[in-house]
Amino acid sequence: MNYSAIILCAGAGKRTGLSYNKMFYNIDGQTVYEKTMHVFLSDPRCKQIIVVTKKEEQDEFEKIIASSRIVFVEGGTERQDSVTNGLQAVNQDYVMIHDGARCFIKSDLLDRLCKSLEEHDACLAMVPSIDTVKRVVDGKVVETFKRSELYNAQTPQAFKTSLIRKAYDYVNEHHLTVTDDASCVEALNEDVYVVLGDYDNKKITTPQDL
Ligand SMILES: Nc1ccn([C@@H]2O[C@H](COP(=O)(O)OP(=O)(O)OP(=O)(O)O)[C@@H](O)[C@H]2O)c(=O)n1
Ligand SMILES: C[C@](O)(CO)[C@H](O)COP(=O)(O)O
Repeated sequence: MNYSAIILCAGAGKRTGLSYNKMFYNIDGQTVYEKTMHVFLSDPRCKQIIVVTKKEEQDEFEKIIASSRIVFVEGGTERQDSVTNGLQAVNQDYVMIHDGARCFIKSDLLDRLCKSLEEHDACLAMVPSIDTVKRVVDGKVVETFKRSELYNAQTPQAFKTSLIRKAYDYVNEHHLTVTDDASCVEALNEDVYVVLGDYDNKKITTPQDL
């Protein structure tokens, strides 16, 4: 299953407390960006990599890795805007959308997603919730969810390109806010299938993560 990958790198990384974009943070001699890109560049099914960056940071990313498979697209204010821009550049029938900040992704997860895409038009990596999750209003617990039904969404989130474009058009036209891509397909009342993610596939978000 050939696909395009959208690698989202246009955030600010504010919650890390760093003074620069966390995509340039160095882990054991490699930037977060390089670690993420390595996994996609090593996959022959990945025919196109759309790197979404802030306009003023594009040069810096370009200097780190060169490949004929990479195209750069300017990001937007929110993640949702960056994905919307990235989707316009996709040239394959299937697309995987991935947070650049999830740099511990392994190739076996791409295998699982490609397999699922053979049968389904929308699927995403998820892991069963470990903690008990409660809904809180005004400092008081109002509900405790049944943990066996709860999963944490990760990326990549993988789709037939025509479906995710339609789904993003729908949420943007209706001014809906989403924090992941599958939510757009859910808004269309279309099925989204779960692929087992990986607890190691963490998103670098906080100073503790660094
Ligand atoms: N306008 C945005 C916001 C986020 N992202 C990307 O989406 C991924 C997940 O977002 P998040 O962890 O929230 O990253 P930041 O926005 O960089 O972090 P923060 O919210 O702490 O500033 C990151 O790889 C980030 O670069 C993006 O491409 N465009
Ligand atoms: C898409 C995501 O990584 C799934 O867990 C997450 O929702 C991104 O959220 P953020 O607000 O951009 O950190």
